Amino acid sequence: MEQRLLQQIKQRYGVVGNCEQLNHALDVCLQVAHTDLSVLIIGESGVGKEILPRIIHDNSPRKRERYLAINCGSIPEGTIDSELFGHEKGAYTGAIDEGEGYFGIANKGTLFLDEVGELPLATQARLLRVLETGEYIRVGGTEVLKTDVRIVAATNVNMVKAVSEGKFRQDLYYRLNSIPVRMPALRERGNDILSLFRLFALQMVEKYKMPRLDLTEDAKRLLLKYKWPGNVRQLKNLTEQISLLSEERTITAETLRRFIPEDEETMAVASYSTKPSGESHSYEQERRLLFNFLVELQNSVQRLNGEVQELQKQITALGGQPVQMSHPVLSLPSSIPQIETPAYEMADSEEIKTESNPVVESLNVGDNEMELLKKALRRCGGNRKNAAKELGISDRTLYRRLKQLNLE
Ligand SMILES: Nc1ncnc2c1ncn2[C@@H]1O[C@H](COP(=O)(O)OP(=O)(O)OP(=O)(O)O)[C@@H](O)[C@H]1O
Repeated sequence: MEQRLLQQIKQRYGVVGNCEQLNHALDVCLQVAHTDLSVLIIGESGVGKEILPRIIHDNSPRKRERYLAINCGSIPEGTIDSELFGHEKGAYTGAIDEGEGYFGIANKGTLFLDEVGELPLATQARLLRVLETGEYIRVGGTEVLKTDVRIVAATNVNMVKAVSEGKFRQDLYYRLNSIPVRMPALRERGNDILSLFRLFALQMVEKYKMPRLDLTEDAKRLLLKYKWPGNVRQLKNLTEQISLLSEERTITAETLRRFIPEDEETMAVASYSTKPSGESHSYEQERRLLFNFLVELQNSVQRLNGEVQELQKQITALGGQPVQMSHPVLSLPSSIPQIETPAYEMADSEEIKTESNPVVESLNVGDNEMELLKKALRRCGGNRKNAAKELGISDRTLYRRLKQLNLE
């Protein structure tokens, strides 16, 4: 591909970097854009996969038609078929009208299926059919409908492994993988890391009118050698944090170390993520969640006890007889008279409360859940897949909770 054209595309879409693997990925996308072939973009979370389907669509004969980007991982399993393929009126409780579905809406255009590896097997079967024949049936319907949609899919899971484990249909994988495009991890991009740092630092200058950040040589070396588990997304977050929180404007390796996890910790995160689920770490997370739940339960019981006592007082004041509780349902279970902070909570928590002030910490399950999600995301450099593993929950649950808590 002509260098000039490649540079034009990068400028138009704000893509920074010039390493060979990135150029190759862009090159392949531009070469196949004018065809109807399915493209499968693979790459770790946060490498910048999202821009490629847009580039493909805008450079294809479909560019004046609809472009829809769907995150398959964030749609609940119960509604995904209806969202993708539409539904008939009354197909399920709450389906008061018929719905068209993305395959109908995007007819003649391009559909970007992000996190395609998260699709349930039943949906995979429907998807295969529409890819092979252009035909689909709405949920609850019988009529065979036609559509002409170009599919670009993306995934950060190892699809070969997903196929071998029976989580992803082999025939669908081959069908989607007509043109594979690999987005390189940030740690493979050499000096692009520094260019991206400059880009994000400059964006902060424009956004908040702050003086620009500069890097010392040792800081540059650290950025180049760091493993970046959260890839470009992590670098962007890190640059924004440093821009806002650091008083120094010339950033040294020492300052950087305050913001990025130590190399050892990155390795630790990587090794957690390769553990099969159900090992001691997720067990620890379960204990953590259980602990929060028990604390909340204890709080509720105490609150209810207070309310009952208040009611008893009012009944007595009105001249009535206090109600005798036949079952001590509102007394605290003796097994959890006092819930202590578990040792693992103490170990890595900056929010440890002193003994003289043990109740400053919010005991609200919602607050604690939000903190846990944030902590896991921070620890995994924004990598949602690894964060979900750390939390011992599915990706889908994490996406849904992030959405519900406005933490996206
Ligand atoms: N080469 C690049 N130049 C400028 N910004 C980039 C580049 N690559 C990624 N980004 C930015 O990094 C962030 C993460 O990118 P994106 O959401 O596309 O990652 P992803 O690979 O789709 O991640 P996930 O698999 O988690 O969805 C975005 O804010 C994006 O704009």
